[in-house]
Amino acid sequence: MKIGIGLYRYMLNKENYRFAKQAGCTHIIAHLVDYYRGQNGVHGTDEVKNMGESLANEDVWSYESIQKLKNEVEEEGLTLYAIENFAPADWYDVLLDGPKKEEQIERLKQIIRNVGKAGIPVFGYNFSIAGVWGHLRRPLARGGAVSVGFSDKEGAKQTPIKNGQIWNMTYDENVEGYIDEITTEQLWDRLTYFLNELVPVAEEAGVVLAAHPDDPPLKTLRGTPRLVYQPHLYQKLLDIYPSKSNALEFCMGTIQEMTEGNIYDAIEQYGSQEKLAYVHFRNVKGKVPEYHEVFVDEGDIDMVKALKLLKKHNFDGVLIPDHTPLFDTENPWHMGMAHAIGYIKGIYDAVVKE
Ligand SMILES: O=C(O)[C@@H](O)[C@@H](O)[C@H](O)[C@H](O)CO
Repeated sequence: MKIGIGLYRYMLNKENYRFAKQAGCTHIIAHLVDYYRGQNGVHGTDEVKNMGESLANEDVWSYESIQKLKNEVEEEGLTLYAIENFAPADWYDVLLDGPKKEEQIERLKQIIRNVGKAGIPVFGYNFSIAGVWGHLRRPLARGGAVSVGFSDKEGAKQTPIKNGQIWNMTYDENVEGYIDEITTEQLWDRLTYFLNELVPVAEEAGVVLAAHPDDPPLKTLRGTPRLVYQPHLYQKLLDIYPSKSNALEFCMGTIQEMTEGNIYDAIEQYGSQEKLAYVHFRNVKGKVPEYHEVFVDEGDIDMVKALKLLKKHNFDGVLIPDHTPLFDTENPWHMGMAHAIGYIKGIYDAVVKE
């Protein structure tokens, strides 16, 4: 079991690699999709503001660019463990079953081959139409610290998704109208196509595909169906294509937000199958449709109990905070991450090293 940190594309620099190393991380999860550019680690989105513009066919996905990133991370004594998320502009018709589906699935295959050739073992993804949406920034963590959350009462109105937008990003501003209606069955069929096409390529490339659940974990969001909005639905995804390369980006916060099951049973169920590729080790208070993220040591999850279960099942992946409340200080994101990583290291030393 390793401790790491996720860095958005605008955070991928030597300063943050050195910060991660000094905080005690050994591994990096890199986001190459250019969302949240210029913001500060806790990002709200609503009917108007999404995660930003997504560009297609960027060079950042080439083998040479990925290998260069890996070399830069390794120069600071860290390991690049995973890339998290495809660019919506590169796979929108895979999600929408549109005319460019075949062309785009071939691009995803090449990206996975590039990641494998660079020796990066994991690729995280979120098979979602609406994406991670409706994150509300509120001062609800300890001491009034600002964090993200979701609220039917206070949050954004669930407006329909416009054409040219998907996964809470914009890939084409010049189209009118709204996306076609999609049934839950249709979306599961599209995920099946995605896995049937991509898992064999991932197996050959030595890459594990790791699925993130739907956050917020609602059955539908903005008029679109969701796939993994309860813990048991992760098993349906895994059973589509049983393979070492079909695994989970196990977001503890999102699973805790779910209204069925519990995080501990979920760790038992999927940890016992050795299906946890890496873990978003983060904590929340509440459940959909009313929850908010809190500091890792003050939420509804007993993180020590969760860590003991991960140890019980010999989890050998990476724990990352993913995101965390911001401190009311200079460098609010770094302070939040330093606190989270310090806590994780503390309980790790007490639980895992004993
Ligand atoms: O659920 C959340 O809020 C996060 O875990 C996601 O934003 C995560 O960063 C993934 O990249 C979403 O695909």
